[in-house]
Amino acid sequence: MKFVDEAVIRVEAGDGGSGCVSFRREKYVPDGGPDGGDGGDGGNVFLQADENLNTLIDYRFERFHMAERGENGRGRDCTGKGGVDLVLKVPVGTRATDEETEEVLGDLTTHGQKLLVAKGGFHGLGNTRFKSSTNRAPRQKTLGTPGEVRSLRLELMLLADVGLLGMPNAGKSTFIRAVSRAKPKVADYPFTTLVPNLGVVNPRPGQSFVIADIPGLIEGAADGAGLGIRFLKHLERCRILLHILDIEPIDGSDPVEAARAIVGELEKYSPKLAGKPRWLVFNKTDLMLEEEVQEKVDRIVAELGWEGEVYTMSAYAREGTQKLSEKLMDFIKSLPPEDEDQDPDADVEFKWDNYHQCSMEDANQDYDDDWDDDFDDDDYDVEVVYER
Ligand SMILES: Nc1nc2c(ncn2[C@@H]2O[C@H](COP(=O)(O)OP(=O)(O)OP(=O)(O)O)[C@@H](O)[C@H]2O)c(=O)[nH]1
Ligand SMILES: [Mg+2]
Repeated sequence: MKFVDEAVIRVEAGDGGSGCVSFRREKYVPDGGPDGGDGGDGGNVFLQADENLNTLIDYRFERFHMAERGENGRGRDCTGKGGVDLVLKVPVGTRATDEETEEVLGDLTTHGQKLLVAKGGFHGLGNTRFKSSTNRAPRQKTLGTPGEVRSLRLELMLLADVGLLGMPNAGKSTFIRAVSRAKPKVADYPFTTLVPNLGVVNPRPGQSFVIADIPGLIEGAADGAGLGIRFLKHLERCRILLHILDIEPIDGSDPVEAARAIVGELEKYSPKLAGKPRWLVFNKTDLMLEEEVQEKVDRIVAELGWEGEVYTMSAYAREGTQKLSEKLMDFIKSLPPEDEDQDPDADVEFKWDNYHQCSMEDANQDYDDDWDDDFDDDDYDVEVVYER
């Protein structure tokens, strides 16, 4: 699934500094010639692709960006200093469009690539420049020209790298809350999640991936039960699927049945999707005694005949979630880069406003990094079942 991340910013290049009118005046040189220097050029505004960034969120908060103006020229033939260029870092894959003219200024496709988006003003000339045999004391100068000003639309297409799969109530949304700043609703009834949610996970500084939480699946989903399987299409472009399994379902049901149902629906939907890398993740281990967890995991894995990777976690207590994020990061990094030319313009599903909204709310509330307070979310009537 593709998401569009978008931000509109205003960039202003620096004005050119003006030239100066000045004449040399010294003790024994009372009528020296003109010595007014030129102004400096205004600073340019560039965008530069940076592979360490993965969203445009920063540009939603800071919308105005201005490069330095050039200094005016001074006497004694001093040229004004040029304004320093402003370089705005954007994620690789960002496209810049002029908001007013709809002209595409360019795509930043490789790390380090620079794109000029607002040209600094040209410097004005000092009166020295106007000296000639007929005019030895010129009083002309020119002003610097204004720097370019633009409204820019930045757009970034991004793909979810990791897709979450599982029964309702397995803890998919709790997991995405634990590892990212996305805040999907969490509650102890099935089908809490009705639309896909995205989160950006930063397991280590400078490394990140995108995770997609989709509504839960139930047996018969392929035939329309529950919310059906239409949301599975959002997982088609993911690099890996996490099958989240409730290790101790509250209704006493056997997780083996639940796991089989999910895999069955997945296969019915698309053998290709079912063939994607998939890891089995047992959630809610906090509900069991530590020594019983491994035993139960071994039994379920054996009954399922599962041979792939297995992880355990408590998404609620955030145990095992960091390790899992790191493993996912390593896995994603080990894959060859994606084939970029697959239907580049197709499939845009929705704008990534949900994520931005959450992040902005966080920022406004002066986001408190205390993990445990995270669930006190007044926006929703959230009920967290922790103990039975
Ligand atoms: N004890 C315990 N409860 C958990 C854990 N993870 C999730 N839960 C609870 O399980 C319930 C369902 O969690 P959700 O994250 O909403 O589950 P979901 O898979 O997103 O469910 P749907 O959106 O309905 O598909 C909530 O009451 C959570 O508090 C966990 O690690 N331990
Ligand atoms: Mg959910």
